[in-house]
Amino acid sequence: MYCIHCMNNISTVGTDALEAAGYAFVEDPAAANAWLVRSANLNEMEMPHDLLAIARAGAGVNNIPVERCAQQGVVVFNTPGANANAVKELVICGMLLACRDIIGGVEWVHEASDDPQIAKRAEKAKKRFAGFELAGKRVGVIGLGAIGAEVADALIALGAEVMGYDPYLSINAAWGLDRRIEHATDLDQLLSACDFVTLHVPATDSTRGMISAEAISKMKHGAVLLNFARDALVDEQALAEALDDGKLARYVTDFANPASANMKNAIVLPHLGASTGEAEDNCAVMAANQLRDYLENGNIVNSVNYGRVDLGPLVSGTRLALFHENVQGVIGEVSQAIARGGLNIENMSNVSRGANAYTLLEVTGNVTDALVSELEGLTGIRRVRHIVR
Ligand SMILES: NC(=O)c1ccc[n+]([C@@H]2O[C@H](COP(=O)([O-])OP(=O)(O)OC[C@H]3O[C@@H](n4cnc5c(N)ncnc54)[C@H](O)[C@@H]3O)[C@@H](O)[C@H]2O)c1
Ligand SMILES: O=C(O)CC[C@@H](O)C(=O)O
Repeated sequence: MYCIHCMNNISTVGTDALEAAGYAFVEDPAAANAWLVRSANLNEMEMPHDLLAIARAGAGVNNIPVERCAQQGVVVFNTPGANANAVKELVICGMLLACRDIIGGVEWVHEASDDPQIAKRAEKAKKRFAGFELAGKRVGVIGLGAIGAEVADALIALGAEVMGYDPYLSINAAWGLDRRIEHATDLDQLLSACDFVTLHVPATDSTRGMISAEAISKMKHGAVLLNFARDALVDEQALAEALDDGKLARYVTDFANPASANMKNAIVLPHLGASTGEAEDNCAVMAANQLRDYLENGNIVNSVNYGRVDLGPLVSGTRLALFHENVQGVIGEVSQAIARGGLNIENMSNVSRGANAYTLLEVTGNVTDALVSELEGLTGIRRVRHIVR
């Protein structure tokens, strides 16, 4: 029986499914074989010895020490696309909130709510809250993954002109994009051409601070910046100055922090992008299914630190799952040790991702503790799992 610890509230459709499959939920993270997490920050946490996997019910994994986990043979999963529609809808809402002073108008009504003359006064007051339309504006979408692509499509349907920038887009993903999306070949081209710029990239070492003072200086005067990706992408000091002096008209962000919460002309939300019942259910179900497939079958689908391996369900027999360095000779040593142990390899898959490699073997014969120890002792091996049905 596998034990799971939830680091955050995870939708019960995911946790119930795990319970129905015989999984136990434990309070103590150190007693768990897998963690389910949303936004809890695990970066400073020790990974307990028995921890095999972490499933992020969501997209961003900057709250998880992904590479350290890889070194310890802990697979980190996320749930790509499972909350993309929810985020897309909030991004469009954020753009519309920036087009007119809808929030100011709502506040005005609230303040005047006791006035019997409110209807008459509203007709006079409303010019203060007027704005402009999204249709016909040019919107730059940085990052055309699950969310960026959906945002771009929705904007086209609303009559905006869309320019996209994503130098890492796969050919398949590019084929799926609307042909009306203009392709920016560099970031500066997009920044200087767009009335709105919306960020949909992960927070990584290479994207942190990508909206720097210099990037802001290249944006159109009076442009609107939207950030539903991560606050670390933006130099908030430079942004506050740009909002103060009118270089940027508005900043709409999903990341409330002491800097953003006090910015002039900022609309700041408390990380609501994925907070819909539908998205929470989708993420929880995907995370639970991926965990089960890994724990019970050794298959890895949608991991951010190990490559995809899928031998299908383990119907009978035994699998050996090996996490190792992606270096020459490891597979040879492993197969020799298995042959010496009198076992036969029936099926096998080996995939590497950067320096991290994973080999899943279906074997016949008796897997002894001595064999597992021998495999664990081979150079380059990080973890060995013996999976039985
Ligand atoms: N506000 C929320 O609640 C919420 C919800 C989901 C995701 N997010 C954030 O949004 C991010 C994107 O989510 P997603 O589901 O679209 O992820 P995704 O992996 O599907 O897409 C990310 C895209 O960014 C591109 N990219 C990476 N580096 C880039 C760069 N330097 N310049 C341009 N493009 C670059 C990638 O090629 C990829 O296509 C997540 O990493 C997360 O931080 C926030
Ligand atoms: O779990 C959440 O509410 C936020 C998730 C979001 O930031 C993500 O990266 O998927």
